[in-house]
Amino acid sequence: MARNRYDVDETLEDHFDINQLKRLGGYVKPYLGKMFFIMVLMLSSSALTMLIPKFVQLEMDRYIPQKDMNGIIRLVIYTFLIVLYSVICMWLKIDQMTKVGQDIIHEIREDLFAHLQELPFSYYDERPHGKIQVRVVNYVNNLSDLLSNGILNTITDLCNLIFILIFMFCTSPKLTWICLCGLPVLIIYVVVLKRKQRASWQLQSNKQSNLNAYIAESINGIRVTQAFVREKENIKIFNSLSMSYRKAWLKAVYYNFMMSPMVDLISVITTSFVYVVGVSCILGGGRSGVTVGVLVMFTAYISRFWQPINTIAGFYNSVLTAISYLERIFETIDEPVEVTDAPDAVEMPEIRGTVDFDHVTFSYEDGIPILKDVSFHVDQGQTIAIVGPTGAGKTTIVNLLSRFYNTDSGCVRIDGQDISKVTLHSLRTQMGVMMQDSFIFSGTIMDNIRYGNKTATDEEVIRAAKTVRAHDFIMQMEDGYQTQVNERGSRLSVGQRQLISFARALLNDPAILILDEATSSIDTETEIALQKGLDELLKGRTSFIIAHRLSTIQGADRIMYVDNGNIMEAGSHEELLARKGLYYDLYMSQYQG
Ligand SMILES: Nc1ncnc2c1ncn2[C@@H]1O[C@H](COP(=O)(O)OP(=O)(O)OP(=O)(O)O)[C@@H](O)[C@H]1O
Repeated sequence: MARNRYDVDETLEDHFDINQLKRLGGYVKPYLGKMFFIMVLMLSSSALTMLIPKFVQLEMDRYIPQKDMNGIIRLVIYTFLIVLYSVICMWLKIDQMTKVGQDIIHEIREDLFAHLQELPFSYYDERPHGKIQVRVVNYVNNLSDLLSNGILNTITDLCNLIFILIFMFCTSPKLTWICLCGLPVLIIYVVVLKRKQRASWQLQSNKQSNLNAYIAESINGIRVTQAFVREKENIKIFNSLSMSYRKAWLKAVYYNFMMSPMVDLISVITTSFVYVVGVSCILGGGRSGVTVGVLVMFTAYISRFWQPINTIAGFYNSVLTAISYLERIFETIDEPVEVTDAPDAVEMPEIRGTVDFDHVTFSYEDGIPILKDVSFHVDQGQTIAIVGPTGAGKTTIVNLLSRFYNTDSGCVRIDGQDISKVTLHSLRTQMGVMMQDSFIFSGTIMDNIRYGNKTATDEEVIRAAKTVRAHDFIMQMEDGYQTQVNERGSRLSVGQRQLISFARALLNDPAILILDEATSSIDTETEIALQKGLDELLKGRTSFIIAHRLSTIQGADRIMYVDNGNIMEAGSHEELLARKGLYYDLYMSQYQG
């Protein structure tokens, strides 16, 4: 898939089809029993309320002319009881169906989030994170109305419609046929409107996604924005995205609202016809059996006839709206997990630490290879430094070692075992990775270090922090290891965040340690102290250290100089200096410049 930006609408890879609706049915299925119970309540309530117009007819045609007060009071009491029963049923329905709707939403969201946890780095590389967020939060929320009320109301109203039709036919077949004349007009209208509605809701969901992506990006980049005084431009971009969203929303809502007035219009026209025909029947002497009471009862039924049609039309709207969200939700859930365990994957045995890159070629984007036929061997326990210019492919090499991406060709082996043939869990739990982005989660410092090994004791966490020389600054904070830090560690300095991430990578007691620019923001004094502790720790452990500051890697067993997608030079610090090649130039530029 092509990369997406906040101002570009996402294209759907798989359009909605009926199977996806069936899939939604799969989420609804466990609640069918409860929904059936509520439906029975609603149907019984509407069947009973159907009697109320009959009571009115009886009062007008029988009890009032006969001045039968007892009969009238009896019917009023029945009416009251029926209304009370309906209110109770309605209350139960709202209470239960709101819970059902939210339960289903929770399950869809859970599946979505669980799948996101498995998706590879490449998925996140390809789109703004705000567009992922909007699917998990807003799109799923937007299904709420459909799931809580839409499905049940529609089934109930369909049954109501059948009841009403039976009552209407029993009352006056002639007037019923007049009323039904309006239906074909409505059906044609709905079919014509459908396409426009669907397109407008898809557009609206895209614009919402774009807006969300920009908000997320702006919040993440707020410091740079303020530093470069770009607030006005940002507001301009935001306004333009927000206006596009507003326009798309208004259009979608406009099409939605075109449904209900049409239903009302047809209802008014047919009701007028019914009145005209009904009154002419009464004036004609009532031979057709239409009395004043019958006409009043029938017009009460007509209003009830159009009411469920309105609900069904509303449901149809909600389905169209929901479809535009569902296709995005299922698209995410169906996104293939490209980096996953092979069907015959085995557990990675305890890693000793030899590493081989065997003719590895890799590209992030098709046709643009970043690593080209890279091969090297690392012995158990060696410390390998990877150096080279910015963008040369150093991080890419170590990313492949943890199998964050799959190679295009060639293979990576650890202890002779092709890592694409072992389970990701057994591989990654034996590696300690400190990435360039020292991400800090919201929580305590203790939690953040323990992220590397959730079973580690407090003492082990503290030991790791001491090894990387983080202990002192942590103890100076108001609550020591229990100090709360914000997401991204905004109250910590960059160097402090690096040290915490460093401790996190060590905590797992990894067989292979990967440090990507681990100490780039740490002062020289701390770095020297840290180096001593680390030398001890690295003994017997294979480690890969990426560094721009060459002072940190001079003691490495081997230094690999990476450029142009390959390893241009490799050897010890002394060997490479003696060779007077690329590494020598780099070294000289740092120490003589
Ligand atoms: N997720 C990605 N998608 C597409 N291209 C990428 C991605 N990550 C890195 N690249 C490209 O791959 C190349 C190698 O990147 P890499 O991060 O491995 O470089 P590096 O040597 O570690 O650089 P630095 O010293 O700046 O950290 C760069 O040209 C970069 O533009």
